[in-house]
Amino acid sequence: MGITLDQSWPFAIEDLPGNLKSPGSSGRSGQQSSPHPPLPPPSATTKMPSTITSNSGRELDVVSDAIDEVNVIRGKMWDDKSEFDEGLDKARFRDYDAACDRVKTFYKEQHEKQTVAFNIKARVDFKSRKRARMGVWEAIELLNTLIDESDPDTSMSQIEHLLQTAEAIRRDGKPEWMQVAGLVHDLGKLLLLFGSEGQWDVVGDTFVVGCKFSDKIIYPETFKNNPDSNDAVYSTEYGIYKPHCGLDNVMLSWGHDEYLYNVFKDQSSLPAEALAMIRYHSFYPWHREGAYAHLTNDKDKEILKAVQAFNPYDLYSKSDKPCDVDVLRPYYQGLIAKFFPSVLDW
Ligand SMILES: O[C@H]1[C@H](O)[C@@H](O)[C@H](O)[C@@H](O)[C@H]1O
Ligand SMILES: [Fe+2]
Ligand SMILES: [Fe+2]
Repeated sequence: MGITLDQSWPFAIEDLPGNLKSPGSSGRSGQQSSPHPPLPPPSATTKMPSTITSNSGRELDVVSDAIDEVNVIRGKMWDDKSEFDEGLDKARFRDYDAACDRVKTFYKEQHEKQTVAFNIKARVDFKSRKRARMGVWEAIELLNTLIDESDPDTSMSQIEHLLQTAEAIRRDGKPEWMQVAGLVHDLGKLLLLFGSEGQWDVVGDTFVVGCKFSDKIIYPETFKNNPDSNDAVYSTEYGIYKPHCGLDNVMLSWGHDEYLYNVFKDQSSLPAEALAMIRYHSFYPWHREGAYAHLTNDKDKEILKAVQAFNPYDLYSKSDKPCDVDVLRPYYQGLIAKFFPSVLDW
């Protein structure tokens, strides 16, 4: 791909050739003073719904009123203790010691191949071509053909997992934008159909590249054959980053989270919290294990609450009863129409 990394470390990640700034945006998003930056404006080519209806039934102007509504809900919703995961045997989930060989083999490959160089290449590649044009429901149906080799907890189809996540959020009375986040959060796995190199650059937990691989990542010993583990800069505590530079300014291993966030940030009216749930839902070393405190900032502390609120629905709904797709389809197609244009570029 001809990308070489020059001597100018440390640098802002947004200055990388692979940075995914929205067209026309300027400045470093990590420097915004508000922990909840406003929604990105819809791009000129994207037809957005002009209003959405909030959970309280109020018609909202997509860009500004929705933010207010989210602010009101935000104040309360992260404090609302969910009863959803009570009484579950949580040790049954994410048991990587007991995981089958398929999962272990997957992570060994991923941990050896997710390098800084690969991650820059993946971002350049993302920006330099179009993959598909379709609606969100169409994408959900398409995703259903795939199997995730990294997941020790589910043998069910992807559409089941998306619906179960959304339904668990709905049952708990959470707002529509969070239900939608649940419904779409794994659509980035479509990368498997869009020329990914394998499963290793699509699924699985994510982690920071460009600094020492955290020992809070599952199977940490499998990083020893990753060339970055022996790099003079990338193997250090801060690597290419400045202390508390913020997650907006670090490169997370490329996969379905980062891809989907970049698809939706300019083509949806999802609030910042929903985008964070999508972008960081696989970032277990951070949202569950507390790693990377030396890189995160105050804004990240706020979004962490949203990501943690989302996690139980993603993880523990895997044990719920199967959903009836035909019964649920009309409700979710209605929600999709509120937050997305009818056709998106993927
Ligand atoms: O195996 C799973 C699966 O790939 C999920 O979609 C991802 O979000 C998780 O982090 C991962 O552990
Ligand atoms: Fe996921
Ligand atoms: Fe998921």
